[in-house]
Amino acid sequence: MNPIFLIGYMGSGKSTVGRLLAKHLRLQFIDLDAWIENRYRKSIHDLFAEYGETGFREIEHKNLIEISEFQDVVVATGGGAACYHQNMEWMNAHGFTIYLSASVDMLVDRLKTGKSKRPLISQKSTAEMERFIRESLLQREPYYRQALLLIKSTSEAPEKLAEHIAEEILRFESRS
Ligand SMILES: Nc1ncnc2c1ncn2[C@@H]1O[C@H](COP(=O)(O)OP(=O)(O)OP(=O)(O)O)[C@@H](O)[C@H]1O
Ligand SMILES: O=C(O)C1=C[C@@H](O)[C@@H](O)[C@H](O)C1
Ligand SMILES: [Mg+2]
Repeated sequence: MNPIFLIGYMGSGKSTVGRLLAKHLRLQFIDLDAWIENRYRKSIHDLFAEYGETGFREIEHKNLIEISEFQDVVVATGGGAACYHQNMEWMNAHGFTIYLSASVDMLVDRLKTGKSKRPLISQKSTAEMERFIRESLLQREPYYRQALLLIKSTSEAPEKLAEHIAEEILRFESRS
């Protein structure tokens, strides 16, 4: 089976829910950010500092393409991965894409505590972060919305959401 790619904004829950979805479907789990950190032996933060966002996007693209060769995996992509280097087209051609969407309020709430690991927001106050999320989500949504399946991240616990996604995948496949 080709990879299942989870895409969506930072904080939408791709890493958290992706791991549970893989377990539920008895597939391997790969987190693209963690994969890159292991490979380069540097944090995402340090990679941004060393190569800039442009350099990071090239690294991200190269590693996404490599991972796409794998079979029977759930891949949690980074929040921006879908939006650069025609990665969305690539993922749609090589696997099953799922957009995990979340409201701005939910994202702000979740990201308040996890800012330090995310260089695009690490230096921002909560108000600045909210404005940034609102604006960049608008720019990113046209990419995210090219996914085959849209799943809304509600206040459901991650385990329940993973089960719900697994059911939606089955439903989608029985239709096509
Ligand atoms: N369904 C959920 N219910 C409650 N909290 C959640 C849920 N999903 C994720 N979270 C919490 O939100 C935060 C961000 O989640 P996570 O790291 O999985 O997001 P992400 O989409 O992988 O972000 P990034 O694009 O930056 O990698 C974490 O603290 C996680 O525990
Ligand atoms: O939304 C983004 O652009 C990012 C999200 C994270 O997953 C990391 O890939 C990095 O912090 C950039
Ligand atoms: Mg993640």
